[in-house]
Amino acid sequence: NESLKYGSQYEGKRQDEAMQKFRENRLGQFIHWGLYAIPGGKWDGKIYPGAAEWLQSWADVPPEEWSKLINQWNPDEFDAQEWAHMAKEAGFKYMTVTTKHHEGFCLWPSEYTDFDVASAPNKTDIMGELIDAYTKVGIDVYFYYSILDWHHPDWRYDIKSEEDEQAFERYKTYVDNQLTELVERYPEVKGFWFDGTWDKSVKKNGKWTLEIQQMLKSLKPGMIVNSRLRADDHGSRHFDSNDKLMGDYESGYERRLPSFREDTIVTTRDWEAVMTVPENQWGYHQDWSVSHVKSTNEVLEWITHSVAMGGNMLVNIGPKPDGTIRQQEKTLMKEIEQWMDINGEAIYAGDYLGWEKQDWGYYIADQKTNEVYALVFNVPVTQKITVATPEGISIEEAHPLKDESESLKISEKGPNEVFIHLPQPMFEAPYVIKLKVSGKDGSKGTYRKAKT
Ligand SMILES: C[C@@H]1N[C@@H](c2nc3ccccc3[nH]2)[C@H](O)[C@@H]1O
Repeated sequence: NESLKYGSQYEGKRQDEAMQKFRENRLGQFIHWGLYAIPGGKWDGKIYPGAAEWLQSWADVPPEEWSKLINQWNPDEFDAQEWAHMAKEAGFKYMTVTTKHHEGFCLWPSEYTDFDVASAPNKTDIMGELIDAYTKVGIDVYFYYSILDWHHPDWRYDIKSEEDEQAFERYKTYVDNQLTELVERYPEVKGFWFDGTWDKSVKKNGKWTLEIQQMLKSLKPGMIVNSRLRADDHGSRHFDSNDKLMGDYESGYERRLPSFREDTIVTTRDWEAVMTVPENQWGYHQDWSVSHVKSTNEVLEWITHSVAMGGNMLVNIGPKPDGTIRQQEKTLMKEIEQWMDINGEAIYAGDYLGWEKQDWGYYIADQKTNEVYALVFNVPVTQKITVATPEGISIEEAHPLKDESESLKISEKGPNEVFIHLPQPMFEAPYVIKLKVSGKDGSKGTYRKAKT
């Protein structure tokens, strides 16, 4: 281990109350809103299938043209209480919202820029309305902030000249001022989700990323900061050059999950995955037919998988330019609510159990009550799930959360192994599907001899 000045500041999981609350929340709502919602993935009559909040990049729109969208910012249907109520009903315990995405538009009246809501036709302080409404219903609020800024003249992708150096120094001051302003204006904020930190300019400023972390924690003790902010002395990100996690939790799982086979290391730290409902749309896209859209059961499995590996999950919505929520997202939140009303106790304060992973699904252990839950996603054709317990541990009873007065039959399978019998048959026999496969080597899908 080499001594680093701007690497990890401490090891292990933070045990203070604020972090414990983050860990118990488990299920959060991600909100991506900004000028990009106005074109909604379409520019000059052309639909771009890429992420809608990146449209400026896909359609190669010059910043001064993109900035004109500010004149159309008019979310006259925006109702923070309605959003907060929907989120509360759905069972989200925390919420993370974009204060400023890569486009640079600020959803609060900032004294450091005119590219903000205060300079738009509709001057509503979106951050103020949201943090008040969500805090009032008991949902913790976190701020997403993009360091990458396509609008600000002093942003640099890399520092290659004295001019770059001076510009980026001005940019760093702009960011420091905005972050201070956000905490001072909205003191209930619980933490920051930094993004847009992959460029060389940030990697060359590891010291600054630590200073941001320290500044936020001095402004508000207990503040929570994600690993994506951080670069160390040598530009190593998330994990420093000694492979130690920086920030308060790992935030590298974007639209992907750690594997139970290879990544159980994540269970030794706090981490959070973030996911989109379409394959890759964070901001509002008017045409969701451009990709697969996850069903509610797929979203529930993402949530379960994260909690079963000791992590949190942020499920994203991309509100419409008028301030309303699209029907697919309202339906999704309603269906999450219906499932969480019955099964939320397995998710909240849930954690990694460590028993042998089974194909039928996931185990979750409650951090506080030590209750154990089996969450079945892949119903076995045998109608029985196998539960293999560690030496000295046995399963006494099995009650479905749907109706805890019901008892499921348990039968011996072998040493430290039982069957739990599932209530209703799904298949009468193994269900075989014939696949027609074509390969790039022109094979007609016939099974090629294994190479030994
Ligand atoms: C949480 C997500 N992070 C942003 C993002 N920008 C990327 C650039 C390259 C590869 C992945 C990216 N994700 C997305 O726009 C969204 O805000």
